[in-house]
Amino acid sequence: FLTESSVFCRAEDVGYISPTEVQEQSLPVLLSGQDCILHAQTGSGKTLAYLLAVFSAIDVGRSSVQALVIVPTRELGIQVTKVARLLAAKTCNVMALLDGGMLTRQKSWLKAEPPAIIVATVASLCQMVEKRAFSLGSIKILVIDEVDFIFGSSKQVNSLRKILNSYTAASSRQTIFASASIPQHNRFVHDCVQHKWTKSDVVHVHVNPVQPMPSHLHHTYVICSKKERLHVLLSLLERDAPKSVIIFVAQQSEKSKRAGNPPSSTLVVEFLRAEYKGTLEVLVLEEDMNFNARATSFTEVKGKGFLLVSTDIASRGFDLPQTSHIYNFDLPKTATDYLHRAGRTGREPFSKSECSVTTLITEEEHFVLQRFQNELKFHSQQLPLESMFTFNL
Ligand SMILES: Nc1ncnc2c1ncn2[C@@H]1O[C@H](COP(=O)(O)OP(=O)(O)OP(=O)(O)O)[C@@H](O)[C@H]1O
Repeated sequence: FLTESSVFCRAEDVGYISPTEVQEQSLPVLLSGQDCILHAQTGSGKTLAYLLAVFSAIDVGRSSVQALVIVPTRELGIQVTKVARLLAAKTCNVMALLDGGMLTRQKSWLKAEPPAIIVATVASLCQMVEKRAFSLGSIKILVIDEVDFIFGSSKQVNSLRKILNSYTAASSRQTIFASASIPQHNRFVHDCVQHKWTKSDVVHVHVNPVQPMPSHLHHTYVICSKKERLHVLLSLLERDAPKSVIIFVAQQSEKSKRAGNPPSSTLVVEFLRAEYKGTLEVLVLEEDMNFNARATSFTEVKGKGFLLVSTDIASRGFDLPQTSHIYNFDLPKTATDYLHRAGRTGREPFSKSECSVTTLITEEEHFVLQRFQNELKFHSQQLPLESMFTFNL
């Protein structure tokens, strides 16, 4: 087992010198082995907090699967696996069981040499458990990241319940749930105990409960017609000269697909590839892409300036700290979606530099944005439409 101090040394070796607020508040609970609901702003450092708990719970000398980290998407899984491998520094194996992965090959690896830590998407994990590729009998710690998203996903929730209640039992493991948004959190804590997802003494670590939105984000909006949106977006990019950008678009509805319309992502990408004269590379990421194309976009986005056009698939957990600007080309569906999209910027914990989030809305959508502002307690400043067109017309 790693002692508490060796867990911290390992974090320091990787470059995490002082703890963030959520780490400071949660680590005493997490390292004591108690169940915990880790509830803190986007970009606040929840991943390192729960991974340190994982490393303190497992016995690196044992050849069995002892820790499971469940994530909602393949991309988030790749990211978490990378941090876990850095912390592991070859003392133990970390395996990623993710949608779109090579599960057949991984099945034999699992049998031959069970890794101490598995980072998995719900579907891939269940597939492996059902194929009896490995046993969950030695699980000591279970982490569910973006827990509200997985519980809210009709595709994932039933399998998640199996993982929580049938494959493993709360009484014999430490359970950690993490997210920046846990709607009706008191109810959720109650449900955790009631449904035996956690033990009854689960601790809710809630950092900044009165301010869910990170304070160094600057929010603006432009009211324009749907026809003007692409040109407004281009003007904003010219005006802001961002370092790296995520442009969020809505996922195409089935009705729009049937009508043969192009999705927002295609409209934006084609327009920018033709009109944008800046240096950032235009990339796209959306659920409907095959996993190889998704992997290419995700890899290309790392390490250089990018202009990523994405559906909400990039809104949960994506950690690209160089992202300076977020544009909501399509209004998010809910306040929670706004919070997670906005949280893809301003992710350097000790930096005070202001990052910006700009939303393009029609006159009719204005009240929806106001609702998000009231719910998430942030202020958004209007940018006059006239000021946009001095740039590119
Ligand atoms: N103690 C630390 N010192 C310096 N940087 C840190 C520290 N802890 C975390 N970070 C960095 O902060 C960034 C955000 O951390 P992380 O991805 O864990 O946020 P999060 O709370 O999980 O956010 P989200 O809710 O959006 O998923 C990462 O780039 C991470 O490397």
